[in-house]
Amino acid sequence: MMNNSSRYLFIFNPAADKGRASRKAEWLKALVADRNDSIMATTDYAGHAGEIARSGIRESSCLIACGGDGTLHEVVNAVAGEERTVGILPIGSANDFIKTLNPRKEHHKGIAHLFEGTSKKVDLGSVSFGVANHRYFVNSLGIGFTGRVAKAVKRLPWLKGELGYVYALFSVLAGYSSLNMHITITLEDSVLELHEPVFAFTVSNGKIEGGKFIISPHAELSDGLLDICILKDIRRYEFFRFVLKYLNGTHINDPKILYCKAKAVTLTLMAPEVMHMDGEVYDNILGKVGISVLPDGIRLLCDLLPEAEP
Ligand SMILES: Nc1ncnc2c1ncn2[C@@H]1O[C@H](COP(=O)(O)OP(=O)(O)OP(=O)(O)O)[C@@H](O)[C@H]1O
Repeated sequence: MMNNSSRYLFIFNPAADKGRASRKAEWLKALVADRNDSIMATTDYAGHAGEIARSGIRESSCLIACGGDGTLHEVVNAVAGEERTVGILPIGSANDFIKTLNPRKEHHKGIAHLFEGTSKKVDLGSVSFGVANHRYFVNSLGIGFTGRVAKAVKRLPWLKGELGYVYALFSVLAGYSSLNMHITITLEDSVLELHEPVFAFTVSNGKIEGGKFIISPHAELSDGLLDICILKDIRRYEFFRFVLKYLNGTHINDPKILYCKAKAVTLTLMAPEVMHMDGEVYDNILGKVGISVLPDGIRLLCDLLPEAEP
């Protein structure tokens, strides 16, 4: 007889990894069926992972997002504020968030590690926008350039991971120029105001975006702060130099970059723009966007740390 209070709900997105995740359906179904504490539900459409998570919350102590960062984004938004744990089975194309959560790059073959690891609370980005919209992000948020890149990535039918991201990045770059933004950053002990054209605006909880770009090298998941990375107005051709720097995180020392840790940031957009959160696209964003940190906003399953050396 299954114990409802310890049930694991696996939420499987077959559309992840440009549909390639669907090939793992039978594999996962068999692994879950082997356990008497777990069940699996498969999404039928975008947004369904969040609906499944919300309706399964009462019977599940742990909800496992089986997909990429978009699936995790939906599950986190459904679970935030509830005493539940979220796990990640990274079968999407980029799976950026888990690279900060479990940086040791261990490749787990099955699902056993999800029952043997530990858990920890991590911060969330809390975002208010439009008339009365509110969402959380767990990895990163971008407005303008990276928002448009995320939208272009979604449109690519088959290119995946870093390759898809780089292709989308250059296709957006071709028709892009800096955007006028009014930004107010609440630092730990002061406030910073910017009113100028900005090429790229990112707020991060995790370190990595777009597969391999270390946009926020100093990001910590549980420091109660968000990392802000702003690329100021540059000419389009100069961006190539930054692409190389983003790959190893050295861009933060460049005079064209503003990089800092903040408690909150407010941004006002003068024209409709694209925003992404965890790679999910929010289009036609206009006016004020308020971003703050929700310290320890969610509990996540993570790998056990290695034994300390004697
Ligand atoms: N059954 C479904 N049919 C179509 N789209 C779906 C379905 N279930 C979920 N989605 C959508 O699939 C999209 C992609 O999912 P996800 O981001 O998890 O994978 P990914 O893009 O491969 O991973 P990553 O963002 O890490 O690169 C999300 O926008 C999600 O809302």
